[in-house]
Amino acid sequence: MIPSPRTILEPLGTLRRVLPLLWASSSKCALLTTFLMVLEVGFGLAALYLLKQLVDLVTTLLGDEATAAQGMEQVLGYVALTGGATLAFMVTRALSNLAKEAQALLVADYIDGKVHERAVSADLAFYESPRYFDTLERARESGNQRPAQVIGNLMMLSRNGLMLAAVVVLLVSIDWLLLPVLLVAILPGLLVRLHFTRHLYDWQRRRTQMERKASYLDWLMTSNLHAKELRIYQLGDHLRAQYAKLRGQIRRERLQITQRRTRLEVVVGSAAAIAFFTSLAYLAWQTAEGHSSVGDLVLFMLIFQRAQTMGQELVQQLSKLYEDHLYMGLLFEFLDIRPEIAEPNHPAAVPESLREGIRFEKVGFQYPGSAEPTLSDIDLSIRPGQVVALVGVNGSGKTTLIKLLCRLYDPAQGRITLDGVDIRNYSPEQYRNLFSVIFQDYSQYAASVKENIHFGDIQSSGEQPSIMTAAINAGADDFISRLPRGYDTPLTRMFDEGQEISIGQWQKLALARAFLRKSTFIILDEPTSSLDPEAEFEMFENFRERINHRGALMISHRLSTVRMADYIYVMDQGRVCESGTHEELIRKRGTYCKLFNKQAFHYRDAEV
Ligand SMILES: Nc1ncnc2c1ncn2[C@@H]1O[C@H](COP(=O)(O)OP(=O)(O)OP(=O)(O)O)[C@@H](O)[C@H]1O
Repeated sequence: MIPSPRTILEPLGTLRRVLPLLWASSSKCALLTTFLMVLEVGFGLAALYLLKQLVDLVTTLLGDEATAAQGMEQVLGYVALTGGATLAFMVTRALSNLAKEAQALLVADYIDGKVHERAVSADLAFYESPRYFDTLERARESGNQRPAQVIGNLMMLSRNGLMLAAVVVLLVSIDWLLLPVLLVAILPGLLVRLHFTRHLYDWQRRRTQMERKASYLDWLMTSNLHAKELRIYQLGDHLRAQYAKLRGQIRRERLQITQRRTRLEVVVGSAAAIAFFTSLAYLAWQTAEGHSSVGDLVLFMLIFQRAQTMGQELVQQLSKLYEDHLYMGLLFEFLDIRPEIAEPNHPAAVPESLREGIRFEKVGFQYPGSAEPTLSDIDLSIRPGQVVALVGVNGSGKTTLIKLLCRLYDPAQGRITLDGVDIRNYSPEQYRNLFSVIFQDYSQYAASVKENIHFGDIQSSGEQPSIMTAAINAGADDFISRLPRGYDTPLTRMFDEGQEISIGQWQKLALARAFLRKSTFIILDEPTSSLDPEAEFEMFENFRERINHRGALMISHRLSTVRMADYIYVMDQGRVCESGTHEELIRKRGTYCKLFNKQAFHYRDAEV
């Protein structure tokens, strides 16, 4: 239960990282806050010192009428000085609080910025592990205001420490025996606080996933995304019960810790009270015996309680500092995450125009935490300007292959090359600029139509003509022009004047987004799954013109659209089981041929 010296000294280590953070967020504000806090402490101590001088003076003047009259002027002088110092203390405290708040806001925004910077650059693999969510959530929990709090606390701690030291000197001047009594009144409280701060922190770490589950349930019940199914399947009561059960467990565990802490605090507080009253009895006895003055007794009663209050504040600040140190550790843990798919030391230049294009050479891959490989021995190539199609049953690894192609993951075996050079030698950002991608689970941004398309090439100017061309190529221009504010219509009802559009219309916008970027390759993962047959037909009728004769990799389950590809790969259980042109694959009479005939049969059936 007794914290080790390391526990007590560790928080100082946090300062090494906190100070640069504060400096980086706003050096001016950091200087001003420090200056004002030093002034505050200075004036506080000065007021205390002057008060002591005043008491000493009045004590010497007591009982001597001749000097009392002369000393009055001095007394008044001290009163004025003490008053002045107290006033200055109050003013600097107010200003210091203001500066601290300004700094806290600046630091909070700065930390948010840093967390976002890490989050958007983290490897996709991080999302596969609950550890990523744990770290992110804990970093969030640690709060973006803590760095500013640490410094504020430290200053308060120094101020209270100095003031307490001054009061201790006064107490010892009455009787040195009062010092151990004061320690008994303060120290056990500190140990109890430190112990429970650590205990609570450990408990919160263990409960991160449970808290996340509860937040997820809360989100399920309140977000509009799930409102339809929740009502149709009447899941509300079931989810509410699950949520209440989780929250109940979290509440009970937390209350148990608080109860234990309260019990110990009562014991410790009682010990302090006993110490105080024992000392009071001792001093009263000493006074009655004539060994101490009544003044000592009064001073003791005034000062001891003040010392005790200061001691308690000190304890609170120390445990707060310790808590800040623990939680800041979580923030730094997240900020220390470095992507593995990072810039090589000497990146090769991505060729302006490609000769050979992309090649997969015996590529194998396994998701983090998966028992089985998702891709094995993949050999595949996409030449510039070539339209390649990937087909295969659900779960055969098509989307995974795209993720590797875009370097969202690196292969575990084999390599992927661009014009013969391993893609790991290129800067990931420059390499990814080669691709426009429309994922199966493309994003629907709560932004205007124009922004939704412009996000496809955020480096471009976002001028209306280029946005419109992309929309026309994606077959989206028609419905956009019918929207109340055309390209400026905000999509989603989250904001004023927002508009909801259909899934197929969202997919057309996602296509327009992919078409906007002047990339070398375009990758389409079931790009027309929500389009009506006519829109789909139009899309593929003059597909090569629409994509400006770029290289393309397309995944589709509709083999009628796949047949227009220059080359087709058929995947099964993470391997390429067949490849060739449509005609070659039909002649082979393998998997592709069987699938194609099945689909064609249904269409023929309908024609009859
Ligand atoms: N993030 C992931 N972590 C672990 N396993 C995954 C992950 N994503 C996909 N898988 C697994 O990898 C396999 C291939 O998935 P993938 O999404 O590549 O298939 P697909 O061929 O695109 O399927 P579909 O036709 O349904 O889109 C599946 O068995 C799936 O369970």
